[in-house]
Amino acid sequence: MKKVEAIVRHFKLEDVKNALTDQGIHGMTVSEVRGFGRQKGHTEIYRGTEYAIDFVPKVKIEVICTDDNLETVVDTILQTAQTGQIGDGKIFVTNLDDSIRIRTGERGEEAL
Ligand SMILES: Nc1ncnc2c1ncn2[C@@H]1O[C@H](COP(=O)(O)OP(=O)(O)OP(=O)(O)O)[C@@H](O)[C@H]1O
Ligand SMILES: [Mg+2]
Repeated sequence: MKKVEAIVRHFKLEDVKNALTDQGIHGMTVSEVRGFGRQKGHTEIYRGTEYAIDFVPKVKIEVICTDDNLETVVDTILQTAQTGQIGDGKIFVTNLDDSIRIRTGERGEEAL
């Protein structure tokens, strides 16, 4: 299993969610995050406001998927979240050891 963490623009969240569910992904976690990339020290537009970058608000989407689904998940996020402008975000992928559905005790891919 893999953990995909995608940090994207807020206005892209709904599109990314819909595209992922269309691909059969039926679980995700979303959180509000703040951070910066390589434009540190410059400015970035967020919801019409120009921020002097220290920490710019973004949304983080976490999806745990099978190894087989990894490229689908990454491609879907990439195609949906990209505007081509600086600040589109990042996707990070890590290996995930286990997953457990608390209600049933199922483990691994059964628990996704
Ligand atoms: N190396 C990193 N480690 C952790 N979080 C990061 C890293 N780079 C970017 N982020 C997170 O991703 C968000 C979006 O980054 P951003 O899209 O600005 O990346 P970038 O590398 O500056 O690319 P771009 O040149 O397209 O802006 C940041 O606000 C931060 O939350
Ligand atoms: Mg940037």
